Amino acid sequence: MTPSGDLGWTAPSASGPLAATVALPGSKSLTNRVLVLAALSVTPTLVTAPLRARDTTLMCGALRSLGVRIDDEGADWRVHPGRFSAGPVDCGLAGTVMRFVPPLAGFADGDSCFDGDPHARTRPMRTLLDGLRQAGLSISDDGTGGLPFTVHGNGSIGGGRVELDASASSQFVSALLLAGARFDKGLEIHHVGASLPSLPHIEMSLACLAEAGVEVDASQPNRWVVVPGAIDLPDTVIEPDLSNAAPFLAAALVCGGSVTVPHWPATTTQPGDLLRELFTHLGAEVRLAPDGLTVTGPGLAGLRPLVADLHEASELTPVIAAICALAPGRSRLSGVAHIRGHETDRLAALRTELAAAGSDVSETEDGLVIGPAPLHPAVFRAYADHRMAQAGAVLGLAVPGVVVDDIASTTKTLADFPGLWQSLLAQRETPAG
Ligand SMILES: O=C(O)C1=C[C@@H](OP(=O)(O)O)[C@@H](O)[C@H](O)C1
Ligand SMILES: C=C(OP(=O)(O)O)C(=O)O
Repeated sequence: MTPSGDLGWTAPSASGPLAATVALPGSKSLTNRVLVLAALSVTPTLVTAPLRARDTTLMCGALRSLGVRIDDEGADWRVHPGRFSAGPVDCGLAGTVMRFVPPLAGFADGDSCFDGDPHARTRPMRTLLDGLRQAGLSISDDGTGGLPFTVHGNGSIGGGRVELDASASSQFVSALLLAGARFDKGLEIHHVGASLPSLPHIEMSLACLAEAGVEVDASQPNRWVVVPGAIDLPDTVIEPDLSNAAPFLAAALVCGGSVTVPHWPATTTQPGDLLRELFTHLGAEVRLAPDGLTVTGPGLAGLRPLVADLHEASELTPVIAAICALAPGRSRLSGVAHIRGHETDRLAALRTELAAAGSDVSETEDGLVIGPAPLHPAVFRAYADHRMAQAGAVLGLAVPGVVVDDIASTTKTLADFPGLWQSLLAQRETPAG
């Protein structure tokens, strides 16, 4: 275990090329969609290899509070749907809980209060609450349009046409899609904003709905029509979390050598699959084979700068930015204005923390420009954001003495990031001769 001092967790630095394999737990986005659809289903569902971390524990807690029975079956969960009842919901800092669960509270009779971590109260919610009100759900808030709020359920939701601007988060659309078939008239969702981030996550919702037998017409851009009817999700196996693969595969780029993530799906809706393309541009060799995805990295000297629009995979930005800070040329990351509304304002946080380590970094309206500069040890603040903490760990591989102030923030989506990181770095190439 790497020492944790008063200031935080000292990130281990690279000590040679890697020859590592890291098995990653289930996808947060898939686990929480599957739990929601299982709770809405007409028959029980076995969820195999779910992610067990804070966001999915919060989702189970939220569903149990609304009367859903979820049994532990070894490492799996069996979800027994039934009548929803009203109850308090702790969203923590989980976007998927604060966005996907409110419609379910509308199917209960009674008031369900939603709240979360201090920063969760500043995350965008108003548009979704307004959309749910258009669908006939009664919700009161304290005037901020976000957490805390109370859903006044009366057992059913009318549905019909809903217009909303989802440019702040694709999760607004996913939330409506996931529950829409249980609305009396179904739903006709229109996104009326300028841009829509994280389209793969909307595709993921549509793919899960198709598995559950829900009919959705997505033939026109920015419009989804959900046909009312039964939701029946079969037993489901969760894919590994490809976005959480980012820091581990990044270690191959920075340290040299190779890192393999087994069970990488041949086809997937997870935006983490875009790492294959992004890491190739950053200078790695990437091979997808039956044994998994292997990234073979060039080491620091062979890194290349990156120019990329990350709007489809914005949750990858912190780790990608950390790699860019180590690259020898100027990188330009764009298309991610909305990540100011993620766990923290990620553009401001990355600018501040990379600059504190000496990086030549500036914030643009929708991204970051990162130039080469000599880096030095610094405390890298995570702002309670798991992906900021992961970015600090990647930076620390090349900058001995980087200390991440809140490595525990990684428990949002990984139960033991420091342990996995340590075991990754212990798997080194055997020196020749
Ligand atoms: O639906 C989901 O599971 C997610 C959608 C995306 O949200 P935004 O559209 O708010 O970026 C992504 O960043 C988040 O990590 C998970
Ligand atoms: C944006 C993220 O999470 P959330 O699901 O809380 O929005 C993330 O995991 O990067």
